Amino acid sequence: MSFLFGSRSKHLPPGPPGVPIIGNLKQIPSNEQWVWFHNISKKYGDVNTLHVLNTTLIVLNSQEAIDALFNKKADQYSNKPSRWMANWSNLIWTAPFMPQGPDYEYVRKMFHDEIGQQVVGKYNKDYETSSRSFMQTLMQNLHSPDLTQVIDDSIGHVFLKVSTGYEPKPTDTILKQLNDLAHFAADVLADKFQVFDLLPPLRWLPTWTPVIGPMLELGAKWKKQLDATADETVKLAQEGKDAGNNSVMYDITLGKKSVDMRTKMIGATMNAGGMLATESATLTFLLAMAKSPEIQRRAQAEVDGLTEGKRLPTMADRPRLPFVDAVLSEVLRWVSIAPVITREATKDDVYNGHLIPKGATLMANNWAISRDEKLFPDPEAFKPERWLDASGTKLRDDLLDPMQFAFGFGHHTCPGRYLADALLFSHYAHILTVFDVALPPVAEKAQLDADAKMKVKSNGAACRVEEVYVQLAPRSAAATELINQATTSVPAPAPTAETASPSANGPASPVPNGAPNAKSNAAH
Ligand code: HEM
Repeated sequence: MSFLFGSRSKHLPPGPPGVPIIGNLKQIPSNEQWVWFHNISKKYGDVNTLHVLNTTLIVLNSQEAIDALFNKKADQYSNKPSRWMANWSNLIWTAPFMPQGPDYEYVRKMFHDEIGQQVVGKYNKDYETSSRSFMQTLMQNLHSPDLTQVIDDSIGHVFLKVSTGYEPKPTDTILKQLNDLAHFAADVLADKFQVFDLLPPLRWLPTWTPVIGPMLELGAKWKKQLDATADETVKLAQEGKDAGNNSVMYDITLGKKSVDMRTKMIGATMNAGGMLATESATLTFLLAMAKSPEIQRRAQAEVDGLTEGKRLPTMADRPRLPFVDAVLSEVLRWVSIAPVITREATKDDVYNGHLIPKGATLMANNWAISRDEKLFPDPEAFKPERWLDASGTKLRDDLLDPMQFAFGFGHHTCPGRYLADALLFSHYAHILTVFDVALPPVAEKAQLDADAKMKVKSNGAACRVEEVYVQLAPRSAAATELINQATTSVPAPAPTAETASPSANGPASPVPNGAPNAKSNAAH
């Protein structure tokens, strides 16, 4: 009877009809689902129901709907759909997978205390050092076929430094371990192992079973390795402390004399949570600068106005670089790094007269917010000026800030958002000071023109532009000198014979990312 009364007497939100048993399974594209979701909302309204086998999916395609449920009813919409692989591999001990409860609240508090808005400025020097190291690496790798790897290394450095106080050496394996972990966690979050949730008996198959066996082995490998990696970060925190550096990990573990599963995972979680996203935002920036030379010139002019090309930018310059800040906001809007964010309905609810049934998977279509013409007219265009007020010198405060959508919602909102914001700002300001970013020469540009539409590819749960063919050239001999002489406590890896530029000031060549031989792309 309860089905007939109360919330259950309401209808599910409208959506395209499916077929028996599999529902809408075949209609949902495997690539860029968020575009398809957005398109169906034009016909059925901003909240839609889809069925896939025995799962009910409710897709939220507007900021209003996402805000009403994920933010305003955060207590009710903070559970993630359960994923067996997260339990099996121990990822359940990291924030993106932890169930709500005291352990999760404790971990969030640690993040807030250590990298929250009020305190994240204490790492300003680390962002600057990391940017300088990144510039040196780019300078030495102008011909690198693998820009993502170069970016990963640089970002890995800063995370490890902030999380453990330890300065990684080029021979350390910890950065690779953390990078691999970031990719594995992103795959679990993107439901690449969902088959074990849909068909539980598969969990007991022997490991020699084709396709399924390697997945089981991968989970088992991480069960051991995650623990070992977390222990390693605690050890590094002690080394960092011995070298005179405080760190997040030291403060929350050894400093408090309490190393437990919740806290020792934080260093690993910082990388897993932040690495792919920050890499994505760096690649998008490079592509946007290459495609929009006038915007790049304006941003460079703003930085030059402060530094006169005689010094590198610092975090203290930020208040006087509003256009660079506008570029950062536009990067975060233009390519949604996490286009779809999922939750599970923990009880029946009603939204705008429609039933949201307990157990349904809710999908917040973040990309739909970024393409909402009411909020962002001409949404496909990269227009940093949309973030500035009429004077062009101040960020608008009447526009939905990327902090309110690009970094997620409710209790799970990205705890690394202030760190990401600071690090990306520092990277962008440095790139603008030192390099000209351009599209490659004519022959390769023809290929780009043939495929003018920007494509986004999924790197597990984090997305990024599929191909970033750009060329970097030092802006001047003085810019090269600034970078060569910059002090970075992190040694830049030595260039190899293949990657070394013939001359730091010589002609730059394209730095293709996403090329078939690119290491970090091959696996995904
Ligand atoms: C441009 C950079 C970044 C973007 C766009 C981004 C975006 C996101 C998004 C969308 C989520 C999911 C939120 C939700 O479920 O509602 C998330 C979660 C998370 N992010 Fe970030 N992130 C970035 C950088 C970072 C950095 C630098 C760190 C670490 C220092 C970090 C750590 C985390 C963690 C630990 C979570 C899981 C939080 C939880 O579920 O409670 N992220 N991020």
